[in-house]
Amino acid sequence: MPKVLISDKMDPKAAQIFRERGVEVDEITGKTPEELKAIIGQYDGLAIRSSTKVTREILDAATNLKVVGRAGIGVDNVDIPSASAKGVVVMNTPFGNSITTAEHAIALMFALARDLPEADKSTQAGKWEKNRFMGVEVTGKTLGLIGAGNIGSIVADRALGLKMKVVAFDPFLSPERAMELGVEKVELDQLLARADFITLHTPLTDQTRNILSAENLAKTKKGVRIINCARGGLVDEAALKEGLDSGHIGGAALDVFVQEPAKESPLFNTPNFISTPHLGASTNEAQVNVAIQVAEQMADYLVTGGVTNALNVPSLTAEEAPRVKPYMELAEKLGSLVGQLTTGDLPRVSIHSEGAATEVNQKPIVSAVLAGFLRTQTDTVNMVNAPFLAKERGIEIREVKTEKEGDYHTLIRVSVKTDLGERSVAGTLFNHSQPRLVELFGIKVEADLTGHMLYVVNEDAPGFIGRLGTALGEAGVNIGTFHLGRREAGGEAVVLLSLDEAVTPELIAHVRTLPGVKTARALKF
Ligand SMILES: NC(=O)c1ccc[n+]([C@@H]2O[C@H](COP(=O)([O-])OP(=O)(O)OC[C@H]3O[C@@H](n4cnc5c(N)ncnc54)[C@H](O)[C@@H]3O)[C@@H](O)[C@H]2O)c1
Ligand SMILES: O=C(O)[C@H](O)COP(=O)(O)O
Repeated sequence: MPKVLISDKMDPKAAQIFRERGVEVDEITGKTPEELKAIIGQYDGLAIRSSTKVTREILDAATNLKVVGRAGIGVDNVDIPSASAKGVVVMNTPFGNSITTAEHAIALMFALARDLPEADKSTQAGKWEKNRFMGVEVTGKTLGLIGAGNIGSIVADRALGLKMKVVAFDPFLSPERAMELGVEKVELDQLLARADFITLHTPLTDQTRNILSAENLAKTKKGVRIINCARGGLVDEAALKEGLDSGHIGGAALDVFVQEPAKESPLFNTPNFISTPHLGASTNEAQVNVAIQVAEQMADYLVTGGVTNALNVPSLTAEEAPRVKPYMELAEKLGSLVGQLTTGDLPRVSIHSEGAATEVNQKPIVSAVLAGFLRTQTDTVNMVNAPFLAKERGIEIREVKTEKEGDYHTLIRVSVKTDLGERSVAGTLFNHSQPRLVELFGIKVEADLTGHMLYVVNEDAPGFIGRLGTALGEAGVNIGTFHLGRREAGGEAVVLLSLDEAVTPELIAHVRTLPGVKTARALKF
C-alpha cells in the first residue's frame, strides 16, 4: 500500500481521501529539514503547502518518493530540476485557491483606499479620529494588473464590477484574451504611468524579480497604491519603504515577503503600509478545494498512474491511463531491447507510431521508450527523469505518426541511429493489451519480451537449433519459449529464447563458439 506524508497544515479532507483511495497517510507538520530528512525515506508521496521546503537534500533522502503534491499554486519551495532528475513527479492544484487569492487582493485594495487597519486601531483605542481618515473611491480609478493569468483575470473581473478601468501588462496575454477580459493591454511603462492602484499576479521568475524596482516605482503616479498577493521579491522592499516615506507611494499592502516568515521588516510600522502573513489562499473554501484536489491527484498517480497538473511530466488522466499503459509497457520493452543490443554513443532515437497507437497520448510513450533505453545505462531512470537524462546526454528524439494501419492494427517502431547506421525494432499489442515484439533489426520475429532471454544471430543452417538446445541443456538452463526469424532461407537468422534463469557469461561465451553463430547476448526484461 503506498504511503503519503502530509507535512504542512492541510484540511482533513486530504487525509480522508487518501485513506478512501487505499493510501496510508501520516500527518506530521512543523518538522525541521533535518527531522524531515530522517523520515522521508518511508514515503511514496509528500503532500505540502508553502512551508515545507523540498530541497535537493530532502529529495536525496527520499529514496521511495514518487510524487510531491502542492496543495496550492506556487512551487518555488520545490527544487523541480532535482525532483525531475530523481524521477519524482511534482504536481500542484492550479485553480483551487485562485478566487480566494483574488478576493484577498481586492480586500487589500479597499483596506488601502480607506486606511481600514489604522482607522480600526485608532477607533478601538478610543480616539474617534473622524477627521484624520480621508479615503479615496475606487470607482473610476485605474487598476494596473501585472500578470493576467488565473488570479489576475479574476481580479480584473471583480475590479470591472467595481467600475474601475483595468490596464494589464502581461507579455503572454493575447489581444483576443485581453478583449475577452475587458482589460486594456499595455506596456509596463504605460501601466506605471497610468495606474492609481497596481496589483501583482505573476510567478517569481528571473523576468519578474523586482519588476517593481526603485527605477520602476519612480515611474508610478504620485499617490499610487500597491498590492502584492503573488510572491515576495516582485517588489523591491527597500525601494517601497523609501517611496512610502517620501510620500510618492500613497500606500502598499503586502501579503508576501522576500523572507518568510517575515517576523521583522523595515516596512513594519511605516504609515500607509498594511501586511498579512501570506493569507492569500487562507479561506475554508480554498483549503477544502486544494486539499481534495491534491489528494485525488496524488492517489490517482500512486494507485492508477494517472497524472494531472504535473509540472515535470506530461499529463495522463486516470481515464486515459488504462489505455496508454499497455503502450507504455510495449514502448519500455522496445526501448530496453534496443538499449541492450546497441553499444556506443547514440545521437538519435526515433519513435514511430502506426495505426491505433497514434490515437493515444504520445508523450508517455516517448518517455517510456527513453526510460527503457536508458535503464540499460543507469538504474535511477524512470518515466519522469528519462526525457531529462536523454537531453543531458544529447540524445535527439524524433516522433513520427502514421495513422494508416500497416500489417498490424497498432505498431510502435523504435529506431536508433548509431555509427553502424539506423537499426530498428517494432512491436504491437495483442488483444489491445499484451506487448509483443514483431520485428528485430529488419527480421520478422514474434516474441514476448519477458524475464531472462538469450539473443543469438546465426547463419540459417540445419542442425543449429539442436546444437543450441544441447548447449543450454548441458548447462542446466531450461528454455521457456523459442522464437525464430530469418531474413531469407539460408541467410541471417535470429533466435530469441526465454529462459527460466539467467545465462552465465561462460555459457554466452560457449554459445558464441557454436558453428554458424555470429553473435550471442543475454537480455533481461
Ligand atoms: N498569496 C497567496 O497566498 C497566493 C495564493 C495563490 C497564488 N499565489 C501566487 O500568485 C501568482 C499568480 O498565480 P496564478 O495562478 O494567477 O498564476 P498563472 O500562471 O495563472 O498566471 C501568471 C501570469 O503571469 C504572467 N507573467 C509571466 N511572466 C510575466 C512577466 N514577466 N510580466 C508580466 N506577466 C508575466 C503569465 O503570462 C501569466 O498570465 C503565483 O506566483 C502564485 O504562486 C499566491
Ligand atoms: O501559491 C500558493 O498557492 C499560495 O502561495 C498559498 O500558499 P499556502 O498554501 O502556504 O497558503
